[in-house]
Amino acid sequence: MQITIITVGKLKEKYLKQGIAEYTKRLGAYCSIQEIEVPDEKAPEQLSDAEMQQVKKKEGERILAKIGPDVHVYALAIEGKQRTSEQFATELDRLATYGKSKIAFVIGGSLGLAPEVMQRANDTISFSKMTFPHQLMKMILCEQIYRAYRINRNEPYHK
Ligand SMILES: C[S@@+](CC[C@H](N)C(=O)[O-])C[C@H]1O[C@@H](n2cnc3c(N)ncnc32)[C@H](O)[C@@H]1O
Repeated sequence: MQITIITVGKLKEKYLKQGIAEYTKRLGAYCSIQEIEVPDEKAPEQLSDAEMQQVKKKEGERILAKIGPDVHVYALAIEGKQRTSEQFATELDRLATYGKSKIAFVIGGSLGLAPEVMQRANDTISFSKMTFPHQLMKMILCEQIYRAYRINRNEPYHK
């Protein structure tokens, strides 16, 4: 399975870089994993609604340019669909069984994801109703993908 994680903006914090590097290294044993960072749209603190939509639209275009037509896309969104780790593991397993070998997970920037990206997404994932910084979200996502593979292989992992 070929997994791509698309984020907006550069990953800055060292502790998150280390955490993500650890999980992507572990994931290398189970799948091919690619990380794509698209540039964030520079914007002042105070933005009108129209300006915010414009920023999201530009970031969205950069995200969509990285996604091929045959990719199954998950958009990470607070208001998205919540599932257990076991349900997520089963879902990834089913996608592989039904020949969906290319999967992309998309994490938005500070303003979230553009409607165009949400429309392209085949599904959504919410990790809770709380808001996480996108870089931390990436590390949590990597851990959950890793957990899914461990669950699917019946391999021991902390409960
Ligand atoms: C700082 S958040 C953006 C917050 C923005 N106000 C919104 O409502 O989307 C950056 C990105 O991290 C991801 N994210 C943050 N918290 C999440 C959660 N609880 N579940 C799923 N994704 C989340 C989403 O992709 C979001 O676009």
